[in-house]
Amino acid sequence: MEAKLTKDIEEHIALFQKLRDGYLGEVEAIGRLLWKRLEQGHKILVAGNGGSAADAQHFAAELVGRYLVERRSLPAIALTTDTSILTAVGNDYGYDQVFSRQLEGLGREGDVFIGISTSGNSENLVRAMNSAKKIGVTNVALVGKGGGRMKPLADVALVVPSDHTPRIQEGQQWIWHTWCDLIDQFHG
Ligand SMILES: O=C(CO)[C@@H](O)[C@H](O)[C@H](O)[C@H](O)COP(=O)(O)O
Ligand SMILES: [Zn+2]
Repeated sequence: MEAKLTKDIEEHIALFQKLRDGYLGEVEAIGRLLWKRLEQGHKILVAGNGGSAADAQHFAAELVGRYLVERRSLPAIALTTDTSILTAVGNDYGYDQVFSRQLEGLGREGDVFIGISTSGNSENLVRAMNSAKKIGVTNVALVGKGGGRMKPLADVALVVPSDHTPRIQEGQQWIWHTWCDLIDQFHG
């Protein structure tokens, strides 16, 4: 068992070394984009399935509440939280539309949609990105496993360099926490 746990930690460390050595510029550029849009009065919409739904909510909570410093509340909505919307849209239109329908109702030109997925292939996120495109919402894909179907739909894609779901999620958590940190700093 210890050998397995050691291997997991080594895999985690190797991934974070890759992020440190090759991804800081991309992470910062997206942090700047998010801040620019917030500063202009736009909002962030964020979604994912399973563990990524939890990430979407965690990220939105850091923005609406606070991260590490005192600043004004920033507008971010996780599309994973309203069980009445999720059950109504899921029941009436299908689970594939639970995010795209909300995007169509809540998204405005200039907003940013962040789709969080390890595979990059979740149909409800692919559909949300297609809806975002139609209304001028900028698509950020935070994905893994090469980026899947979401990567080519994104205005900006950040592909975590791993094929292992839990490691990808760990990398993604560091990335969106870093976006919170950058937003705190840019806010001044
Ligand atoms: O958290 C995990 C696995 O660590 C799971 O709940 C996982 O998020 C779910 O299987 C998701 O449905 C996977 O979707 P995706 O990352 O491929 O978009
Ligand atoms: Zn998980």
